[in-house]
Amino acid sequence: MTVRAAVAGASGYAGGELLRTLLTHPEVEIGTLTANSNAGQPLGALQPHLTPLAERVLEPTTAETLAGHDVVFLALPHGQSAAVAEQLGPDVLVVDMGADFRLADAADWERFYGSEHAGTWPYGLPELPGARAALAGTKRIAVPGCYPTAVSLALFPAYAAGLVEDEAVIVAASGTSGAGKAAKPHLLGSEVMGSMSPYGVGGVHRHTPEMIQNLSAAAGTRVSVSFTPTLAPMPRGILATCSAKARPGVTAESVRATYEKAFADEPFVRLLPEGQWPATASVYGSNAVHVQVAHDPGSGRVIVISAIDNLTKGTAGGAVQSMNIALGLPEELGLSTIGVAP
Ligand SMILES: NC(=O)C1=CN([C@@H]2O[C@H](COP(=O)(O)OP(=O)(O)OC[C@H]3O[C@@H](n4cnc5c(N)ncnc54)[C@H](OP(=O)(O)O)[C@@H]3O)[C@@H](O)[C@H]2O)C=CC1
Ligand SMILES: CC(=O)N[C@@H](CCC(=O)OP(=O)(O)O)C(=O)O
Repeated sequence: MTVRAAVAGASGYAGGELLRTLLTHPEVEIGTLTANSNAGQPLGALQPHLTPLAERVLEPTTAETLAGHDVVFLALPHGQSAAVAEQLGPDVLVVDMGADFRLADAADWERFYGSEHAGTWPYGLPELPGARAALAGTKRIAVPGCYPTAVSLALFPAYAAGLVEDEAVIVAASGTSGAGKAAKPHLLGSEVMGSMSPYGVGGVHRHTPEMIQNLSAAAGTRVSVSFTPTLAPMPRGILATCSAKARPGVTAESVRATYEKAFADEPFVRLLPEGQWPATASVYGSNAVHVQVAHDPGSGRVIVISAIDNLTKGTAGGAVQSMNIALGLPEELGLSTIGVAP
């Protein structure tokens, strides 16, 4: 089975990482590549690392340029996907890497994104309970946000198994590519180099409702979330430090046993050996998720730390993993757990 895939937003970070992945996917033929202000440019002028595609010219993002494909990936800014998606036929697999279709609750969408809710599509985090069944055969996929990927994978087993209760407290560091390519004053090299800083503090980050949605589904009851993102002086990677109050009787052994069971058959999630801690460098450029757990009897909390590459498992790799499931292809096709070191 060869599928022809178009990429809208091919000049951006998420689109670039997607193309890097699709170039090694044995069942994908890369079709139209589109952009907005950069339409008309050769891809090589914007994504020089994608050498095999350097001569390809970016087209405008329209229903016409995206027609005639089996799969269309939308790597566009928030709020831009819905209008494009509704012009693509029901038989085309549309994979939205933006936020437009991630949330089930329209009020949450309106509060955090400030626009009308476009709808809800099957959620592209296959490791969550029930997700693979919802993705199989679907023609629409909402790829999660990068922080919700790292955090949901870290904490869903603890909530699903009833190891923890109440609020999750999360502090996560992200590399600067998470903010996209568009120039932003707080992301100038001189502001970011050699410094770490928080942002979106106090429950205002738009990924908070997405985390609540995922963890509440796992717990079977509403979970509240305190989420503090921080910006780290690195191009890629997320390190999420997550904790929640342990239920009585929970021990280090029961926490470890729960996570060993949860991830035993997961091709991309690795519970590290005891004593080894996740690091963003170990998952750089790979679709792997590294996780470690601890039980702190002093504070009565379960602590879970996860590391992902925000552009790979956090968006492009996750998108391809979900596409594979939707098309009935082997889930790991075209994806790697091999990082780059040093
Ligand atoms: N960066 C990350 O780590 C992650 C990103 N995502 C999501 O992926 C999507 C893209 O993000 P990212 O690649 O980082 O952003 P970038 O700013 O790097 O890229 C944005 C892309 O969208 C195009 N674009 C901008 N405005 C429009 C428009 N009005 N109509 C059509 N195309 C437009 C740009 O084209 P041009 O260059 O011509 O202006 C560019 O190709 C976002 O929704 C983001 O939330 C999800 C998870 C992680
Ligand atoms: C460092 C940084 O700025 N990160 C982005 C998250 C990027 C992402 O994955 O999220 P979306 O797909 O929802 O844009 C942020 O905090 O807004």
